[in-house]
Amino acid sequence: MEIFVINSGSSSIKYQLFSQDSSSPLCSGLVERIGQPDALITHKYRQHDEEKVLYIQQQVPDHEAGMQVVGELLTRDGIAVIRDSGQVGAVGHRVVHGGEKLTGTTVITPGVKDKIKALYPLAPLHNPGHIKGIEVSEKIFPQAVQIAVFDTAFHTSLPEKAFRYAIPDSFYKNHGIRVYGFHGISHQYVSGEAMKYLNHTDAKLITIHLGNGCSMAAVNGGKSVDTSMGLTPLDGLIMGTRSGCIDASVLLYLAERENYSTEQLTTLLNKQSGMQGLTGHNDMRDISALYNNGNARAELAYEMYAYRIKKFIGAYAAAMNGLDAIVFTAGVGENDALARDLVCRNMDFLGIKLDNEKNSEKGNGIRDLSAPASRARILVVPTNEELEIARQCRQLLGETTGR
Ligand SMILES: Nc1ncnc2c1ncn2[C@@H]1O[C@H](COP(=O)(O)OP(=O)(O)O)[C@@H](O)[C@H]1O
Ligand SMILES: CC(=O)OP(=O)(O)O
Ligand SMILES: [Mg+2]
Repeated sequence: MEIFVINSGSSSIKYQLFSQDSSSPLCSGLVERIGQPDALITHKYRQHDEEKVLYIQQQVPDHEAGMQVVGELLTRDGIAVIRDSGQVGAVGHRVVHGGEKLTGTTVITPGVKDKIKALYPLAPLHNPGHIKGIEVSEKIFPQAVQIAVFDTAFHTSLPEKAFRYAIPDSFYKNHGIRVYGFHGISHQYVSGEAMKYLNHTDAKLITIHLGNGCSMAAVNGGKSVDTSMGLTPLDGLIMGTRSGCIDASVLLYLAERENYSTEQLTTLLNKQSGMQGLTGHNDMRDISALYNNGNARAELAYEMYAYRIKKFIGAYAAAMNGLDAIVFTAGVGENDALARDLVCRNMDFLGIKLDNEKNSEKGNGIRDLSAPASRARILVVPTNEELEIARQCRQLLGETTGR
C-alpha cells in the first residue's frame, strides 16, 4: 500500500509518494511560487531504476490548482509511478493549526475538517489551503484513508510558563488564547536526526526553521520546551511576508489613528511585511542577489533577519541552561550561507563559531559547519516533513489496524 504525503506551505506544495515501509519515495516534487506569474513544478520520479526530473512552468493560481496537477502527474502516461489512484491506501496531510482540540495525528472525518475550518482565523495563510488540498485529495484518492498530521502537535510539550500570555486567565480558559507554535513536524524531524547524528539523546538543541515562514524551537532531550511562533504563525522571527514580533500597540495605533480594519491589519502583517515589506521581495534568492550588489535595503533587511534569530538563540540557551547544537533547516536555512554567516557572527560567547569555508560549500545530507573551536555544534539538517508525516501515518495505521 502506498502513502501519499502532501505538505502545503504558504507559498508551495511539496509531495512525496512512499511505498509501504520505505523511506525513499517513488516520486516527489515541489510546486513553488504559487499565485505568482512564474510558478514552477519540479517533479522527480524513478523510471527503470533511474532518477528523472521533469520541470513544468505554468500558471498555478492557487493551492487547489496545484493539487490537481500533482494528482495527474502520478498516473500521467509515460511517467506514471502508479497504475491508478486506487494503489494509494493513505494520504497524509500536513495541517498547520490543530488548536487545543487536535493535538495528535488523526484520521480526517467531517468533524475533524470542521475543527480545521474553525481555525482559519488563526492560520489564514495555511488552513484554508489544507482543506482545499484534503477535498481535492478525497476526489483523486476516494479509497484512501485521509490523515492529518499537525504542525502544532510537537509543541504540546511546552510548559505553561512558556505557552501562556500575560493577559487575564479568562482569555486562555474561554478562548484558547495561548502559544501553540508551528513547524512542529519539521522541528521534530530535524531534532530527531540531529540527536541521532550527535549520538546524544539528551541534547540541548535550538532548531532554526527558515523557509517562507520561519520559526525556532528550544528542544531539550527531544521535547519542545519553547518556540517562537505563538497563537498564530505570525509571531517571532522576521519571515518572507510576515513581521514576526511586533509591539501590539502598533496595531492599536493604526486602528485608532489610521482607521485600519482588522482585515487590513491581517493582510499588512501576514502578507506585506517581513522581507517583503523591507525590500519589496519575499524570496531570499532575490534578496541575496540584491545584497551582493550592495543594495542598502537588502543589507538592512538581512541584518534585521539575522539579529532577530540571534536574540532567540540567546533566549533559548538561557531557557535550557545550555546549548549543544544549533540546527539550520528549510529553504533558507539549508541553502543560504549568508543568512547562516550573519546569524553566527559574534556569538563565540555562547560557544558558536562557524567554519566559513564549510559554510560556503554546497552539500547534501547532514552537514557540520562548526569550526574546531566551536563548543556548540552548528548543523545543517535538511528537513523532510513528508517523511515525518509518512512515519506518523504508518504509526497511526499500525495502531488502528493492529499491523
Ligand atoms: N538556494 C537558495 N538560497 C537562498 N534561499 C533559498 C534557496 N532555495 C530556497 N530558498 C528560500 O527558501 C524559501 C522557501 O523555503 P521553504 O522551506 O520551501 O518554504 P515554505 O515551506 O514556507 O513554502 C524561499 O522563499 C527561498 O527564499
Ligand atoms: C507554519 C508556517 O509558517 O508554515 P510555512 O513555513 O510552510 O509557510
Ligand atoms: Mg514549509
